[in-house]
Amino acid sequence: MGIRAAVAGASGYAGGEILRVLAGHPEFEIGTVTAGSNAGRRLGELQPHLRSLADRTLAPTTPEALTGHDVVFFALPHGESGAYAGLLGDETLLVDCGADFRLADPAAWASFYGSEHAGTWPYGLPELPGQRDLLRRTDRIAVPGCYPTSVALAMFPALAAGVAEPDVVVVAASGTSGAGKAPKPHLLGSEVMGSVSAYGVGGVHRHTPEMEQSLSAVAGEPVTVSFTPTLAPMSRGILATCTAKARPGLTAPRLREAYAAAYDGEPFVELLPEGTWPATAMTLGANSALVQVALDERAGRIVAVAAIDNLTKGTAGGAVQSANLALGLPETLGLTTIGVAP
Ligand SMILES: NC(=O)C1=CN([C@@H]2O[C@H](COP(=O)(O)OP(=O)(O)OC[C@H]3O[C@@H](n4cnc5c(N)ncnc54)[C@H](OP(=O)(O)O)[C@@H]3O)[C@@H](O)[C@H]2O)C=CC1
Ligand SMILES: CC(=O)N[C@@H](CCC(=O)OP(=O)(O)O)C(=O)O
Repeated sequence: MGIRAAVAGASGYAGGEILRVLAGHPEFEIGTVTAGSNAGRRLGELQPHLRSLADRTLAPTTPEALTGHDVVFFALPHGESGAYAGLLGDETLLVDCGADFRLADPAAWASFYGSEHAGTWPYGLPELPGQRDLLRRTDRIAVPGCYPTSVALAMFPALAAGVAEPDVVVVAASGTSGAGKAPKPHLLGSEVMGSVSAYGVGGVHRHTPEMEQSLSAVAGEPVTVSFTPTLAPMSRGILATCTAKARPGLTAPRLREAYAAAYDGEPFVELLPEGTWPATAMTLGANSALVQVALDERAGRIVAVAAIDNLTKGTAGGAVQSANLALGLPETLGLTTIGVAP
């Protein structure tokens, strides 16, 4: 018998992607799948691509429905998973794809989310220094946000190596699936097609403190992030372009060496060959992050770019990668780096 996993929020985009990854994983057995307003419907109506699960019925999201599993993946809106976490025992591995347990600072939570802080769980980004060992010994995982995954992977090698000033500027483009499946007027096809638009500008996006938290931890000093998200006319993918002033004396070979050392042996992060720049299309459906870095000598700035699939490495693939570690399984089990193209 396999490792029994429940998925809460299985009718949504993140929940659907978790199910897609779990369906191809050799050790997991899919147990209860739950929804909110769509409870009672067949999964096949909401996730028509998940053929082998089409006849499952979506249960209402309750603690009773989620008990009796080895692992529960939460793919619920922010603020919802906290209520269930306390009701499920330590024998169950809880993996939260929402933001509820990502931040360590309750004041940062209150200021960006405006509700009570649920707590802090180990952060599910194994590539960050020291994080893999923490994840091997936990029964609670806070899966990083999709933008923060891309930004941490683009910038941490420079900050960890002490070659960048602790002041990072990020402009990132996301596909519309990052905004979830619930209908919103700005996500209508006619609004999104043929246009790229900025939103959440001026230091107000809720992923800002999460990016600062990861980057400050690796830098060993406070790092500020100025983050501008943009919405791109595609369904999946994030391309994060990050810059920071180079420390005096930095050379291009030294910068590349810092990135090559950080990602040597990493199964899911690839520093691309020099001259090749990441594109979201190279990552679709894969648990990959593709990274490239350059030194802009004229401006004295480091420019690092990362591409991910927001739903795979940015959510469900990252969640399963960390769950593999917590369950004592090979980290790469059930996960692919082979994308889908065109
Ligand atoms: N989309 C992405 O790229 C990423 C998403 N995440 C996070 O994953 C979580 C889910 O996001 P996403 O899948 O995009 O959102 P969706 O809107 O696509 O899905 C939300 C899911 O939660 C269910 N739900 C909504 N309200 C409730 C409720 N009150 N009680 C129980 N279930 C409820 C919905 O059910 P129903 O539709 O039946 O009402 C649906 O299954 C969020 O926390 C999000 O921030 C994290 C990283 C990236
Ligand atoms: C395009 C878009 O709207 N993206 C979402 C972020 C994606 C997401 O789901 O946020 P978490 O990773 O924190 O769960 C946003 O900007 O709020």
